[in-house]
Amino acid sequence: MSFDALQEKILAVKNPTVAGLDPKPEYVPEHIRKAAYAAHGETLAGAAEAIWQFNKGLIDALCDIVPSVKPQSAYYERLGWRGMEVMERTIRYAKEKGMYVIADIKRGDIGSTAEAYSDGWLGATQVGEQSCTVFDADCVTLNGYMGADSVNPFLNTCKEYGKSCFVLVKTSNPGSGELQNVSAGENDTVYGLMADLIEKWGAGTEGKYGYTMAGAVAGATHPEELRQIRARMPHTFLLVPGYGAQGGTAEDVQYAFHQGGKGAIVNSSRGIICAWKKTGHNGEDYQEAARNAAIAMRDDICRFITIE
Ligand SMILES: O=C(O)c1cc(=O)[nH]c(=O)n1[C@@H]1O[C@H](COP(=O)(O)O)[C@@H](O)[C@H]1O
Repeated sequence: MSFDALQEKILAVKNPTVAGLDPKPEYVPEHIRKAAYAAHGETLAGAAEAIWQFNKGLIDALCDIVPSVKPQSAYYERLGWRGMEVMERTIRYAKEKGMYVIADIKRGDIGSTAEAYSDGWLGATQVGEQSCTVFDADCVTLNGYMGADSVNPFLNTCKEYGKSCFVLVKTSNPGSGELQNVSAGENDTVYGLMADLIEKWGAGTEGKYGYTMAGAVAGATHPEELRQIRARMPHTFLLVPGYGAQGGTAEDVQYAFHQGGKGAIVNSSRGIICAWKKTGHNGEDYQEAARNAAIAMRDDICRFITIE
């Protein structure tokens, strides 16, 4: 079960964090961009090459201390097929380096379409007699607000291929409360009902550490809700974005964890991949800067929890 593998990677490096690979061109140091543009021109192919080199360098710098990466699909989609090819290559490379890969795709659609998404991102696409794996991520992010039939095709693929997913419950953005915090049921909220649904959808798929294949997303920027979600979802692994660049702190994210620092992983994207912007070396040191930022984040969070 894939969350077992994630939990084990976290325990092995004693680091419950995931580095988000969200590479805007301006996040890529100049020397990498220059080399890519010299080879491919200032074209989408040049931008894709720059991002690939950047990602590869980041993965090399982080793979022995950070258990997971989370490439966000939007940053690759904006470069068309060349970007998607880099996303595919990035996933493969990170897995080869022993990292757990969460493809941040936030998909949600009717069942037949969800099935197609899950084939491409987690399972395999049937081509004639051949079953072809495509992106082959370990895990995806989903928007489950369309209901069970939009998530079940992914869970079926997760069961078949030993994968997992994270479904949005309470997102980190400032506008998340407009809908998610609306009162619903008896003294409840929309996000509370979603939390219960995810526990129900995943029931029966618990792995070695007690977590189902259906994880949940709960933002670091809403610590009170995060605390409630942790209590309400005892069998659910949590992805906690919003640390760092969005203002979430180590004190806030501590509520996401069970005893022994289990059951949650905290994401930082810009805080790690843009760390070089603060060192004054024009990005020549981006690998070292990313590694130092990842270590600082780990140590910061581990002031509040013990991983064992
Ligand atoms: O699913 C996510 O990863 C996600 C959910 C959410 O509620 N908030 C959120 O910020 N994210 C993602 O987490 C990352 C946060 O990036 P930074 O703010 O740069 O650390 C981005 O890739 C977002 O798309």
